[in-house]
Amino acid sequence: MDNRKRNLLEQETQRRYLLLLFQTGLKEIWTDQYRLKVLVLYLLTVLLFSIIRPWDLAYSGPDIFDAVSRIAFSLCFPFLVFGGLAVLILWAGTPSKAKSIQNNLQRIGLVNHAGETPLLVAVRTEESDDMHSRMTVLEFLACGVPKSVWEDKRADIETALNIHIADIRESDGKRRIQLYTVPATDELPKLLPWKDAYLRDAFPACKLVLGESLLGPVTLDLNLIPHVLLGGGTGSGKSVLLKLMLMQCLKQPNIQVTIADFKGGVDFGSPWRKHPNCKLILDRETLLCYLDDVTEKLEQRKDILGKVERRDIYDYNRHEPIPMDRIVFAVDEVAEILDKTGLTKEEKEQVARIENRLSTIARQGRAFGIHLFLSTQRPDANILSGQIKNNIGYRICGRADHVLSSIILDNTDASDKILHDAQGRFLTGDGTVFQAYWFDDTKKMF
Ligand SMILES: Nc1ncnc2c1ncn2[C@@H]1O[C@H](COP(=O)(O)OP(=O)(O)OP(=O)(O)O)[C@@H](O)[C@H]1O
Repeated sequence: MDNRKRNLLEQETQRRYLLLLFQTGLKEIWTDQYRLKVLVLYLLTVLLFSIIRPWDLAYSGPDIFDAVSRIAFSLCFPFLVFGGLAVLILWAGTPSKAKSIQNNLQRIGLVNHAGETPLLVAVRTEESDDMHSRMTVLEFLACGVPKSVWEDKRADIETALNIHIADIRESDGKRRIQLYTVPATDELPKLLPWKDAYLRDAFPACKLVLGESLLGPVTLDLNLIPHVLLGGGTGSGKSVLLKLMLMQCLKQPNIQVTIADFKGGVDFGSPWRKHPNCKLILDRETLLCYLDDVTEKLEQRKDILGKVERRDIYDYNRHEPIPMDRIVFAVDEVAEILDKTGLTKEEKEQVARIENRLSTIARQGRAFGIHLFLSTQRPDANILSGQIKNNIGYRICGRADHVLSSIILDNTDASDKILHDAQGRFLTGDGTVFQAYWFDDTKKMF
């Protein structure tokens, strides 16, 4: 692009930017007390000047030049007043530190093809719904820099602006980018003990509360997100997170939980075993019978919902007198039930059938209230078939290497973003880092 074209583009962008600042300034003046006071002060000064007319006092002689100067000044006065007003409105619409923020973005090369940096148009503070956190939202005119580039340069932006970016969102089509930020000094806590009060909005929506990100609580609505794939290296905290989700399911009415644990169920002690809605499966034959039973239920539910013309279990339970139970099947190491290495031909056939049933549930379970919570620490892409994995929309990965992160999230982000010694720290598929609530399942839970 030649210089003339670049200059024209820059001028056009600047014109658009000034217009936007002007519009924002008009809004800000009516909403912000401080700016409104400055405007009132300015108008009072103008009024005072137009009454006192100091130029008349200054030029009191009969000289013809004095008379001309006086007339010229009187004529210019309205223009000066309007000029001043325009500057004041632009000042009101210009976010503080806009220039230095843009310079910093320029330094790290966040520019479009014409070399222009995105333009900061607004800075506002936002509180999350539950008042857990306070965010500063920086809103930019994207100037053709797509969201993916902002995401790629996230770490650079954080360093350049000395902030943590909790989220990057688009608005106004793709024309604006909003950075949800907190100061770089704010960190997620290393330990967040679970409180039963967090469950207050859970029923009947079937919401699970997993932990907290810099944006506030991270929740999971089973009506929208039916299945979860959870990964993380050994000691990353995935068993605690899986149990946290199951414990919340068991605290809600009408959720039946079944856990497959071929290690003899040692990880699930008496609080789990004694719960009337929780069942442990310890071997392959029982698991297969259970999954056959669940897939049969799925077909029955199809008929029932069809007959009463209900969209899904949520719709059914809200309108029909007797609600249907939700069914959650969980496994802490999916390789335990799906790995075929070293098995006999007959056992391999059983595993294939288990895989087949899981894939049916993953595909069709949502509407009928049948859910999968699968967890793994094995960095082996062959364990979980594409059929199952592709139908699990919600993926969470804790501390992991490149391979495991790629298996769970389809990218290596968990290995970059979750520190190697982090416990209970997870990354979701949409890029949210959160600290999971910690709880002790050896104590009384229910
Ligand atoms: N949410 C959390 N907050 C703080 N610490 C946690 C959290 N979850 C787990 N931890 C710590 O990490 C340790 C390991 O957790 P957990 O057993 O869940 O890991 P894991 O990923 O399942 O590992 P493994 O598969 O080897 O059992 C726990 O004993 C606990 O000390």
